[in-house]
Amino acid sequence: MSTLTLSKKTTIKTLNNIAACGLDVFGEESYTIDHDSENPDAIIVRSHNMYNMELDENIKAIARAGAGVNNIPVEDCTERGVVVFNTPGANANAVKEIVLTSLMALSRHIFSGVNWAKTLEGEGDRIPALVEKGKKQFIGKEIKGKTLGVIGLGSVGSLVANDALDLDMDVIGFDPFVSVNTAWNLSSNVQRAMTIEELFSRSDYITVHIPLTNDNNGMFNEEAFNMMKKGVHILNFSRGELVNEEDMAAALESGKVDKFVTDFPDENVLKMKNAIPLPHLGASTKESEENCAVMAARQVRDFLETGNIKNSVNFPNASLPYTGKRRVTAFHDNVPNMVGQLTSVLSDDSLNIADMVNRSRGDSAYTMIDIENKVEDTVIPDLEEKIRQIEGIVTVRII
Ligand SMILES: NC(=O)c1ccc[n+]([C@@H]2O[C@H](COP(=O)([O-])OP(=O)(O)OC[C@H]3O[C@@H](n4cnc5c(N)ncnc54)[C@H](O)[C@@H]3O)[C@@H](O)[C@H]2O)c1
Ligand SMILES: O=C(O)CC[C@@H](O)C(=O)O
Repeated sequence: MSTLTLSKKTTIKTLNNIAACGLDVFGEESYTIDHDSENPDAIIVRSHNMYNMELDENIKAIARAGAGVNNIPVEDCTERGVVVFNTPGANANAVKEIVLTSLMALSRHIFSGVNWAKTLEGEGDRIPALVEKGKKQFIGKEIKGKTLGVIGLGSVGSLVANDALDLDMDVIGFDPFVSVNTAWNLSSNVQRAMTIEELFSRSDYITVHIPLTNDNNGMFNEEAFNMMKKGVHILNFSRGELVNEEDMAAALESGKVDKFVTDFPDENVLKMKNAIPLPHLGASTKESEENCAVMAARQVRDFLETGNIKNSVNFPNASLPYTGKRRVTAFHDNVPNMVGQLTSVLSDDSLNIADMVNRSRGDSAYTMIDIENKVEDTVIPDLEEKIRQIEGIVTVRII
């Protein structure tokens, strides 16, 4: 349990390279950007593994400038009342473009063709003839008319599915938790697989766009490969851990899987026959890096300055128009009478409520209360302390 107070200059720590236009969102007057800070108010991160980091008590928010939050100890953050944000959809177009690029490049043996052509250096005038003779090794397949299976129809998967239709592919999608928003954006020509087994058995190409969880770790394994067509192509731009590497190596070796494009190389992947490793390039475009950085920074700034929460992965989203009145924000257990106890503390101090919001998510809840009366800075610590004494309160901040 801790009390949160926003100091005069708020410190934002960055892990990884965060686009400058995102950091500009904070402005120099009230914020310091410090890559080395040990007690920042908030952190903006991309893929840096935060599991081994000591998280200082002062941290109020962590924003992932990207989609996947498997590098952030989200459960621990929830227990400590640290809000974790991500930036849904901000890099989806970049990933869609690299998926479609890879799909065509692997079908036309672009990667191996380029590597082979480079071996001809020094052959001089013989090169044109060698090219014409050698090119038969790289006869490809067109993707038109082939079936693409898309696992996960969220921000990335839905874009890939829709655009693959425009490339004249048959598209089959599997997502048991698809959001209403996505469903609206998805072409009705994307066929719905009722089970993942159906998608595995029908697809010539499979691309996966789901968050890594304990439940899907290693889901591309021998059992899954056995259900697939011989010569299937698999693309993984989600997370390396979704693939059982031993089983993938065997499937590539036997030809069950023809090619495997992955954005997550490691020693095992680099040894695999017919694996095409990319250096985690999915979101690496100027546009995507800027979109993610700006969105992450805006969400963090809004939270620090108004308490409003948008796109959190561990706390309920909650928003109340900010009028400049004193605002009490509290993270607390999702148990009965928390709001009653909070309002009692305020009424004991003769403070009148102007507006209020209370939202819950699982075992946690978040309450924001705007106070009608003028509240001097000097009484804030005492008021915070009284609220902190309520059982079930995790963090309190009076803005
Ligand atoms: N390579 C990169 O640079 C890069 C960039 C962006 C995202 N990613 C990865 O891709 C993932 C997806 O990104 P997104 O922006 O589309 O996320 P998203 O949250 O918008 O979509 C994920 C979708 O997966 C669905 N889903 C979850 N579990 C599923 C399961 N077991 N089977 C089928 N569907 C399931 C969800 O219902 C949701 O619709 C991210 O979590 C991240 O790990 C990688
Ligand atoms: O930051 C990146 O370059 C990768 C981001 C990506 O893995 C994500 O999950 O959004």
